[in-house]
Amino acid sequence: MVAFEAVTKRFGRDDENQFTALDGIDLSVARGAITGIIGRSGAGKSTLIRLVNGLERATSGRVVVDGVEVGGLSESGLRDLRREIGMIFQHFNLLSSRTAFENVALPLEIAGLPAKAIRDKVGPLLDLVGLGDKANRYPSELSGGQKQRIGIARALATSPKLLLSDEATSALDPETTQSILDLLKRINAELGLTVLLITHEMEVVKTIASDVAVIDRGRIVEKGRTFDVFTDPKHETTRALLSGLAGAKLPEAIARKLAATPQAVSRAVVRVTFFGETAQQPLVSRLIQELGSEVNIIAGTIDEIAGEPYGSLVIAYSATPEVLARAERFYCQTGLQTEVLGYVA
Ligand SMILES: Nc1ncnc2c1ncn2[C@@H]1O[C@H](COP(=O)(O)OP(=O)(O)OP(=O)(O)O)[C@@H](O)[C@H]1O
Repeated sequence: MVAFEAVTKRFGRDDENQFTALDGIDLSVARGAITGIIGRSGAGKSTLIRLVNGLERATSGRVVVDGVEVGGLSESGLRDLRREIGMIFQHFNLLSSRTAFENVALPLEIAGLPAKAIRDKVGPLLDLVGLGDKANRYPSELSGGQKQRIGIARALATSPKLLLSDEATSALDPETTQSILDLLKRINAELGLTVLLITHEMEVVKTIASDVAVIDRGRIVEKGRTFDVFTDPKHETTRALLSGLAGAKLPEAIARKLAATPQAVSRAVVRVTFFGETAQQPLVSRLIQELGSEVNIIAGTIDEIAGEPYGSLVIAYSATPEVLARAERFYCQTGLQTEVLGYVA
C-alpha cells in the first residue's frame, strides 16, 4: 500500500546548515495491515509520515502510495491523494467552534457534498465511533478519548484507504488508549483500512500492530513482524525501547547483586521465554524434574504480542556444572529461548 524506496529527507537550504532527518529509508507497508513505526523523539517519525500525504517532499528516493509516486504529483494530484488518506493526531486538531457533527462533516463540505449526503454519511460515522449521542457537543464538552473518536470519524469521512496515525494515543490515559486502540483494530478489520501509525510507545505497537519498523536517527534499524521483533530484538535501540514495557523485569534488589560469572555456591538467574508451541506446554514442571534441583521463580508475566501468546519467566537454580548442563540439554530439546542474566550467591 505504501512503499518507501531509498528515501532521504534533508532540511535546510545550504550545505552547511543541512540536517538529515531521514536517511535511506526502505520500507513497505502491507495493504490491510496495521504497521507501527516506533522511535524516540526526534528520530524522524513525523517526517516519515508527512511524506506519505505529501506534506513534505523527499529530497531523494521515492514514496509510493497505492501505486502513485507522491513526489511526482501536482497540487490537484495531491488533493486527490489526500482524499484517500485519513489522518489522526496527538492533540486531535478539532475545530473548537464546530460541534462534533460539524467537525466530522468538514472534509465532506470541502469535497463539495450536498447537505443531505453529508448527513447520511456523518450519522453512521458517529455511531461507528460510539458517539451517536454527542453529535451536537462542542470539543470543549468532550473528554480526550471522545475527541479522538471524533478525530477518527472525521478521518474516515472521505472513505480513505489508508489511515495515518501520528501519536494518536500519546495524550490519553492507559484505559482510554486501550479503547482507542480497540476502535482502530475494529476499523481495520471491518473496513479493511490500512493503518500506518507512529508512536514512541511500545505498548501501542504491541497491542495492535502486526508489523513494526524501529527508527533511530533517521534510519530504520530493525523491521519485521511485531511478534518476531519483540521476542527477539536485534538492535540496541529496540532493546532499549522494549525495556520500558511491563514484563518479567528483574527486581532491583536482585539486579544489583548479579555477577557475570558463577561464584562458589551460586545460583544462575535465567530468563525463559515461552511463545508459539512452548507457550501451551507444562514446561516449568518438566524443567524442575529434569534439573533435579530447586527452581525459584523470581518474576513472570504472560502477555500477548500482536494477538499471539507470549510468556516470560525469570527463574533461579543451582549453578553447579551438572545442573547447568542438564538445563542446557533441556532447553535444546524443547527449543525454549533462554538468556542467562547472571549469577547470585
Ligand atoms: N521543517 C524542519 N526544519 C528543520 N528541521 C526539521 C524540520 N522538521 C523536522 N526537523 C528535524 O528533523 C528531525 C526529525 O523530526 P521528526 O519530527 O520527524 O521526529 P519525530 O521522531 O517525529 O519526533 P517527535 O516524536 O518528537 O515529534 C528532528 O531533529 C527535527 O528537529
